[in-house]
Order: sequence, then C-alpha cells, then structure tokens
Amino acid sequence: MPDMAARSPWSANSGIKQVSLSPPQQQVEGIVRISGSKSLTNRALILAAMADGTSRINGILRSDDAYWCIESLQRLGISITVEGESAIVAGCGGDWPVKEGELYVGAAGTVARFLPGALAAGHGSWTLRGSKRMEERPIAHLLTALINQGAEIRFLNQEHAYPFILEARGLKGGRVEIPGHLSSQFISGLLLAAPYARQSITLELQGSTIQKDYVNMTIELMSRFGIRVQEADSSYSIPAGKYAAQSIELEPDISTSCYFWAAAAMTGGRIRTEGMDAAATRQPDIELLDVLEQMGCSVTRGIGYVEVIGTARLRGGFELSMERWSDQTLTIAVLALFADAPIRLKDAAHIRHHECDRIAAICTELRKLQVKVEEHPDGLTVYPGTPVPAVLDSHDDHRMAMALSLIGLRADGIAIFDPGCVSKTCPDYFERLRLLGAGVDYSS
Ligand SMILES: O=C(O)C1=C[C@@H](OP(=O)(O)O)[C@@H](O)[C@H](O)C1
Ligand SMILES: C=C(OP(=O)(O)O)C(=O)O
Repeated sequence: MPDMAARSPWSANSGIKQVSLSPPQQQVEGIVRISGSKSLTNRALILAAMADGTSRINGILRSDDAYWCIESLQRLGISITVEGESAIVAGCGGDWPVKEGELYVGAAGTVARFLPGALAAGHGSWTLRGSKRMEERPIAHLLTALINQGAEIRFLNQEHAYPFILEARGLKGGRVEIPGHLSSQFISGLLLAAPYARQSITLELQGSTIQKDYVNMTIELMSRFGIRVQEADSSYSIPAGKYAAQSIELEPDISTSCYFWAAAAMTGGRIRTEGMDAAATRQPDIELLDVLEQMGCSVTRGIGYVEVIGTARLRGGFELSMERWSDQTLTIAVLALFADAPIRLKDAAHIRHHECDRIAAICTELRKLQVKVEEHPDGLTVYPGTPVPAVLDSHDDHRMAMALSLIGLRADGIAIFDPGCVSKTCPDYFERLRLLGAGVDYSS
C-alpha cells in the first residue's frame, strides 16, 4: 500500500486510485517545459541554508522531495520564502537556529542522505523520520561515518536505519572513509557538510562508486557557493570554510525530460524540451539521448533545447551498463518492449534499494502484459512483445508510474494504480501526457 504520509501539500491526485491511459489519436508532438532538477533543487536549498547571507534560487522543482527539504530546513529555523519557482533562503552560517525537534524527510533520498551530515556539523538534537520505505533504504555507511566524526545516533527502530535521534556536536575533521557502491548520496551528503568540520576533511572512497556524476554535481554546486573541493584518485579534500550566499538559476530536470523524449521515440512523434543545454549538464540521465539515437531516433541538442524525433522502427539488440545513470533503467525497459530485438540492462543492482526494488517490480509489472522478461541480480532483459491490457502497480514509485504509463501511449487497455506517486518529482506528469494527446482518465 502506498505511504500517503509521504505525499506533500505539493502533491496532486493523491486520492486517485488509478489512471486509465489510451494512445493519442495523432503522433505525440509538442514543446514541453520541464521544472527544475530535483537533485539541483535539494542541493541548492541545503547549501543556501548553511551559507552566510541570503540566497535566491530560481527554477526550483515544486514536488514532494523539494517540499520535505524546505519543510525540514524551516523546522530548523531557516527562513525560506517560496515565490512561484524561486526560493529566497536566509542562511544560518552553519549554526542551525532551532536546536531540537522532529524532522520528516518523506521519501526523498536526497533529504534523507544530505541532512544528517549538515546537522551533525552543527550543534543540537533532532529526531529524523522518513517514509516507510525510507526505513528500509540503506544509510548505515553514512551514519557510521558521522558517528566516527563525533555525532551520537540512537536508532528508534532498526539499527543503522531511519528513524533515529541525532545528537550533534560538530564534526572533527580529518580522514573519513565512505563506500559508494550502494548510493552516491552518502558521498554527496558528507561533501556538503565537510567545510563546516573543525579541520579540513579528506574523504576516501572505498571500492567503486555508482552514479558518480551526482557527486560531481555536488562538487560543482559547492564551488558555486564558494568552496573548492580538490579531487585526487579516489579521495576528495575539502577545506574548512563557509558557503557564501548566491543567486542561482537551476537547470530543468533531465530525468523527468527522459519520459517525454521516450514518448516521442515510442510513438514516432516529436518532442522538444526547453531550457536545457545537453552539452553542459552534469545530470547523467542525459545519456538517454545517445541511446535513443542508437535506437534510430533523431536527436537535436540545441542551444537551450533538446528535440527528439521518433522512428517507425526502434532498434534493440544491445546491452547497456546503467551504473552511471540508473534512474532511466525503467524507461529503457519499457522502450525495449517496442524495439526489434531484446535489450539487456546491467550494473544496476543498487536500484533494488530505491523507492522500491525496481528490478523485481518492473519484471513483475511487465509480466502482467504477457511479454518476456528475464530478471538478473543486477538488471533485466526485456524482449519485444505485444502488451495485453492490464492494471499495472506503480509500487509507490514515481519512476515506475512514469515509465509504465508510456506503454499506454502505444497499447490499449493500460491502467496505472496510484498515479499520484509521481508527485515525488513531477506532480503534473499525467496532465502533461494529456496535453500531448494521450487519453488520461482518473478513477477514484
Ligand atoms: O544525488 C542525487 O541527487 C541522486 C543520486 C542517485 O541516487 P543513488 O546514488 O542513491 O543511487 C539518483 O538515483 C537519485 O535520483 C538522485
Ligand atoms: C532514486 C531516486 O530518488 P532518491 O533521491 O529518493 O534516491 C529517483 O528519483 O529515482
């Protein structure tokens, strides 16, 4: 059952039981303006909250993940005013004004993994809670690193998991070890807090790191706020210092854009997303464009826009490593149904720890369509097929709902249970599909 407590006041359609989709009468065609990146929004909000001075962040995402970030920071005494898609944040310089209380991170991995370090760098005692799924998602390595740095943590349910009480007395600094094979967010969470330690920190990565571009995104944004991280082999040196308030403009969310590009690819349509620069972005899901080209689509990477034109015959018959951009595993799994040969997706074992066990969940749902799917420990192979009508479960996962809904652009009789879960990153997703000509009928 979906965890409705994690839906924020910025969610939509939360009371809706299911949505029935039908293919558009004509090819999907249009210009889509995508809201700000989830990853950039929550990094910028936390950096601005820790900075000296008042920041203006333009182009924020208004979704559940950003809401829980803003709400937690406000509970810590930070003044944040949201005006449309801008947030004005009065930073605290690292000393959180409210030194005790309860914080709720919802289902947002970025908030769950970025706040503990930022808190531990200050002084106070806070209880941190998250969604039901957040209690199962990994965080042990991050919290162990913070305990070694001086934080005291009491676990309220399971050891080394949400919820917990964090007693913060500042970070010691020095050498910190962190593995990055389960989540890159552990590394980003430590990096964001590191300048506020009593001495400079050297962060040593142990083993391989998945989705490393998100770490680079963190480093780039830290530098925008005035702190330069030095990188060497598998370690980072972060000088002690303070962030300085900034006025910044955020990029649109590339992960959300991917569903619309995939919609064009699958229907032989044409979609232009605006406000983005494919060559400059640090968001790794931009890689989908290369895969769409490989599948036969035509892609224009323009100045300030991307345009994808679909093809009558989508080419499959390849293997892809999703290690660097695994949020799009589900999108490609769905595209593969309509390709001319199977597609094998690998190196994504970590997505079993995301909003749901995404590998198991996508295999379960695709099999309801009576198509052939093979589950592997680190991914799946999807064979081309003709989906039969079915009600598909979103598993309380925005990416499951958004990816599965694309099937309804090509096949009749597709319905998605709990469409409201898309509010984690794109509350108006289904309205956008409707604007592109798809049939979208809600039933409560
Ligand atoms: O740092 C970030 O903004 C993110 C990192 C990735 O998570 P993991 O590294 O935990 O897989 C990604 O899947 C998530 O959507 C956003
Ligand atoms: C894994 C995701 O989110 P989170 O930030 O909660 O980890 C995601 O958006 O696909």
